[in-house]
Amino acid sequence: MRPRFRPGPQRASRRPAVGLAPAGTALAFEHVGMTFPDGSEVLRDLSLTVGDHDIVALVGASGSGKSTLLRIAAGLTPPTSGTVSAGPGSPALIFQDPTLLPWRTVAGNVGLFAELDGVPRAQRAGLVADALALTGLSGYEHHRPRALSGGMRMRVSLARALTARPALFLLDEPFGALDEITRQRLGDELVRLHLREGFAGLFVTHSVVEAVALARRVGVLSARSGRLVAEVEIPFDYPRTETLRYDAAFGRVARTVSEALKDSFSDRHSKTPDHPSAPDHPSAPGPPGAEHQPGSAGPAGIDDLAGVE
Ligand SMILES: Nc1ncnc2c1ncn2[C@@H]1O[C@H](COP(=O)(O)OP(=O)(O)OP(=O)(O)O)[C@@H](O)[C@H]1O
Repeated sequence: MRPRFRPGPQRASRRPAVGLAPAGTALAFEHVGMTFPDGSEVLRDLSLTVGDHDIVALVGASGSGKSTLLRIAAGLTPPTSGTVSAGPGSPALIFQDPTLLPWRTVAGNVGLFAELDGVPRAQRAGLVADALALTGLSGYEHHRPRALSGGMRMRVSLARALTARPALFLLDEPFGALDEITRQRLGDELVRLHLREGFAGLFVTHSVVEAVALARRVGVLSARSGRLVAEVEIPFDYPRTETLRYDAAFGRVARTVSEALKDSFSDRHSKTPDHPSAPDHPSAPGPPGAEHQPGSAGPAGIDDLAGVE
């Protein structure tokens, strides 16, 4: 017999460490620091704002604290200094692993959060149908996750999040496990959804190209000192075309981000000796180009949903 669902920490508690952001701001970190009990300082004096209807990408070396920052934004981990505030409502959390329930159909998975929130069946059906249509999944309602490709599973994860109409998406390398073409396609679809639904997003990625293609602004985290060492404005209007990635102007901006990332490995504010891990980011072609300056219920995680039918 499967264990019954009991709300776990990811859904049970509201975000006591997250204050209410002023109008026009979806998410704001002010002087945030994070030092774990073992003494490791992962983030230091980090300030970053994501406006309503803004998509900000975060790049940084492995271990630079990107996921920790998302966890702080979600209220899952309180910062040890500074403050974090967000707009009203719960953010949607999207991970590389779509965390679907294998015994449920696509429609059953997409409707899960609405079901747990007690939304009546008829209303839920409408929400599910809308979310399936938005993510190109109409016609797949009765499929099980095992019958879907990785890209389609990720669409299911996005569709499930959309049923809650979140004002803020927190995305942790959501497309990192997908092939390049699927990854590009889903990234472009995410932007289309963002433009249509109006949500804001904080998007963690290891790909400079993906960050520049999707975001309005890219933040670069220091490899060693946990600081935000650069914010690069991305000067391309939405909607962006698929071929933008091949433009010389795109290459110039991507190169600016890549160089900031490279510099982040030698951040002179570092308190520790050389970071042991090597950069695992693609660099981009072209000369420097863009501006470059430092600068309800819990969130929708379902790690604890085994047993939901
Ligand atoms: N609970 C914890 N206690 C101590 N250290 C932790 C804890 N959680 C994370 N860390 C450390 O914090 C650092 C940052 O981790 P985090 O996962 O935020 O990095 P990241 O930038 O997302 O890395 P990656 O790109 O590899 O996913 C790592 O060195 C990690 O070992």
